[in-house]
Amino acid sequence: VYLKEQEYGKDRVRLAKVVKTGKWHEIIELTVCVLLDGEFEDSYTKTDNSMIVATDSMKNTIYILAKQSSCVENIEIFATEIGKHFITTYSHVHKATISIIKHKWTRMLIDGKLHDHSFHRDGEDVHDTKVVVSRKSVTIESGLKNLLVLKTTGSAFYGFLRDKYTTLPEADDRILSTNVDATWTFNIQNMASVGKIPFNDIFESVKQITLHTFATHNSASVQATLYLMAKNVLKKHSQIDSIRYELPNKHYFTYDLERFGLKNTGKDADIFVPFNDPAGLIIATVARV
Ligand SMILES: O=c1[nH]c(=O)c2nn[nH]c2[nH]1
Repeated sequence: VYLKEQEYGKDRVRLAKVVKTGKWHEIIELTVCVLLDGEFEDSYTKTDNSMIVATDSMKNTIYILAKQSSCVENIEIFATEIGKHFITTYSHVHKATISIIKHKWTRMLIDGKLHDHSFHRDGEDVHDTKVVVSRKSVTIESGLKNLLVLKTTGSAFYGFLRDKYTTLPEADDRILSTNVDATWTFNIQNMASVGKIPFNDIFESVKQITLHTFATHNSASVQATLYLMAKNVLKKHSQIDSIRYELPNKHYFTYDLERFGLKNTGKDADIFVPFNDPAGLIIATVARV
């Protein structure tokens, strides 16, 4: 046998940074994962630990770099800084993969004004990133994860294949709900260009395009809506090479009330049963030609 591939590091490193500009405070809360690849074979095959950067040291490094960085709120930049640190500090590290989740803190609106130091969690959707830094290149992908959406109409599903396995009735009007996981890949020309990409603005724009398309597009299927979301993102953002959506179809089926003498089908349907499982799952990546 041989060691085909390996990477190791510290996962789920939790970090919060408070940035104070006078009385106006910002809170940035992250979860960071560092994975290193390099000349570590002997630690696996020869119990030689001399080249191992302890994962505990990686954890310390993340806090030190967060203290020194002015870009912690820009997770793609901060991840690149962390990756570059490990590549340049240890000559035997050849690749660093840094993943960061930025947790959501929304500033409170108190008495019609944004509060200077209070925040609340209004949703579990997050902005995340995965940056891979090697000696000759950097790749950056960003994501919007866990954005739960629902529309009560403006969605249909009919004209699908029918055979002896099919019982699903056609629907010209249905509830559509999904939990958006989106991941997009940037075309990075070189390390210097990383600093010029407005990652946070692009994240907010991808989220808004996703919501806008979901709400306004008369959906013929999750597949069709996915494709339109992706097309709209790529049309708007030339810095993005491709975008992948994972869309579970969180079904809301009408409950059968006919047996109780109550109409609850078609135009009269207003009582539904939300299903978490099983759920449809529609996954696609749309890229530039
Ligand atoms: O939008 C949908 N796509 C599908 O592939 C599917 N299958 N069942 N319901 C569905 N809805």
